[in-house]
Amino acid sequence: MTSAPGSLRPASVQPRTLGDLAVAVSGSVDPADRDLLVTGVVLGSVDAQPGDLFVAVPGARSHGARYAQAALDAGAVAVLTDEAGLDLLRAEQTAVGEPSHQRPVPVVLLPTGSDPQRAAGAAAAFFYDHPSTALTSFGVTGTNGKTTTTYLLDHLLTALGRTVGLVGTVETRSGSRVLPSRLTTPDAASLQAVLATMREDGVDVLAMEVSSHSISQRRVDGLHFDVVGFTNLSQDHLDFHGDLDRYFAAKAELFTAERARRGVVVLDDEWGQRLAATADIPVVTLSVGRRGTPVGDWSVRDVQEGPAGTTFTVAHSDGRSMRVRTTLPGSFNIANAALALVMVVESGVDVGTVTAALEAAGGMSPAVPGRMEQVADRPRVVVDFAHNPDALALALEALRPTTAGRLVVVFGATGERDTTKRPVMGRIAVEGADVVVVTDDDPHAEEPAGIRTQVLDGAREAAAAALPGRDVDVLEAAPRALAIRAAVLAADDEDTVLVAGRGHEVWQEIDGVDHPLDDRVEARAAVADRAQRTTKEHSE
Ligand SMILES: CC(=O)N[C@H]1[C@@H](OP(=O)(O)OP(=O)(O)OC[C@H]2O[C@@H](n3ccc(=O)[nH]c3=O)[C@H](O)[C@@H]2O)O[C@H](CO)[C@@H](O)[C@@H]1O[C@H](C)C(=O)N[C@@H](C)C(=O)N[C@H](CCC(=O)O)C(=O)O
Ligand SMILES: Nc1ncnc2c1ncn2[C@@H]1O[C@H](COP(=O)(O)OP(=O)(O)OP(=O)(O)O)[C@@H](O)[C@H]1O
Repeated sequence: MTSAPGSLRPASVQPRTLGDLAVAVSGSVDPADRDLLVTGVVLGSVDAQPGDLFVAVPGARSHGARYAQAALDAGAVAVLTDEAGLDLLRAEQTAVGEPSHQRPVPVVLLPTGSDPQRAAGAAAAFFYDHPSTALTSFGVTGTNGKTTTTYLLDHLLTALGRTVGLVGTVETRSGSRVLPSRLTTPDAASLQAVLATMREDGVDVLAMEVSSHSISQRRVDGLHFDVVGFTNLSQDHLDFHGDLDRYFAAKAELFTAERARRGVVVLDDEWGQRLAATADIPVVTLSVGRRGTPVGDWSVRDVQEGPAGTTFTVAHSDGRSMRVRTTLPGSFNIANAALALVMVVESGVDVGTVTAALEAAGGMSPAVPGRMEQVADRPRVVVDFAHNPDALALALEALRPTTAGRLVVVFGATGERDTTKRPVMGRIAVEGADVVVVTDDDPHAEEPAGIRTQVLDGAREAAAAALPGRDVDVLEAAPRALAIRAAVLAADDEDTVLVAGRGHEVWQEIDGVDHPLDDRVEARAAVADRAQRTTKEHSE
């Protein structure tokens, strides 16, 4: 998890009265407070600024009203809440012994029976005057590929001369303003502020990742996407959603008239096929050819691997087609690139214009931080974000054909998240690599050794069951920096070391404390150290 400060806000805003904000959420306000002006809307107390309206609604762990005092201390001037929140606020004021002559904090009260989760999006969209309407908006969802596809959209739309704003796991970008992200999809109030910042910066198109959590938690309320895209669905986040059906249902909600105008669905897994059959907005389908899937409206053909990358054709059944090139490795990146292309075409750009723009831009090869990012070449070290079974399998599969020596993988599993994927990832690592180094990811408050044991159980079981002649070394090493170092130092020049799971992340959270850790930095340092040792050995 990235530890990042603040969030993007527009430099100039139109203050709004509490009375008008109350109308926007169908709430009520004391007549004496109706004309109070607020200059921002915020959902997290840590982001509160002077003049803000603090939205205090219940979450999974606590009620936001518990943090109202912190928001007020930071300068918030009013609180929007439900009845439970009002009770908490009043109880707190009594507990701290507010003098009876002091007026209670101004409150916008949500109507009884309303869904408090809707409040932040509705209030912030109204406050910033519905900034999404100034943008053409692309939203990407799916278990894997969201970040990569939004970078591909960004690259393609920029090549088409558009001014692109980006929202996703790695960063939030509006014009020259860039902030590392805390979440893949920010909370509803922060998101509306980001969109208003984009409007102020002259951004005219949005490329955005939409996580399943964000759909369930209504973080994307107040936004109506022009085109949404679905990459794939596989096991992840079961700690939050419970089972795959519910995980799918959360993603499928993006493909409804409330959230989007039209959609593009990759058909390469059963979930994409199910989504295409059930979506209630116009949807076009795309097949890439993984696992013998049905042919979609659009399909990928004539894939040619070469030293300068992969060239392929994305063709429609009506005869339209685009021939493009990418240097991003792995078959999954053909799917991501094809999805970005079709989403742009479905937004109304014709294929000739797209092809010409890409020719001028030299193809579809954006740098995507921490996604199959090669940080050294002897041994080749690749840092990737694969942190679930499907992504890990595909990342290893992508590297195998170009690895002359052994394929080494260093990875761990996240604490306090989906525990069922741990042994599965251990097994997948053994199936795809020759050396498996199990280490730590973000343990959070869980005991790291216990997490490693669960991954190792799956790995050792698979190693024991491996076909004769296929010897896979399964090792345990921690902390993570040491595991990366050990793997790199033990590698031969022709080996590939895949460091998977954390990609661009620069903090490791252990028991509530963020420790600086960047896999790319650790890997480069280890490679430099290894080179020095080799030189020394040769000179002795
Ligand atoms: C499980 C989950 O998604 N939780 C998110 C959710 O928290 P919650 O419902 O538990 O809220 P809570 O902690 O009970 O707090 C209740 C209210 O008090 C407020 N509060 C809370 C604490 C505080 O100090 N001050 C404060 O104002 C919160 O803003 C919230 O409105 O709402 C919070 C406010 O928006 C989020 O910060 C929080 O993200 C947590 C930190 C998180 O780790 N989320 C991850 C799992 C997540 O959302 N991941 C997806 C990507 C998944 C993927 O595809 O890989 C993402 O979009 O990033
Ligand atoms: N289309 C795809 N199908 C399967 N795996 C993919 C795909 N695209 C990328 N991957 C793998 O998944 C990892 C994560 O990719 P990416 O960051 O683009 O996805 P994401 O959906 O944004 O992930 P997250 O939501 O966890 O941030 C990559 O590092 C790569 O290993």
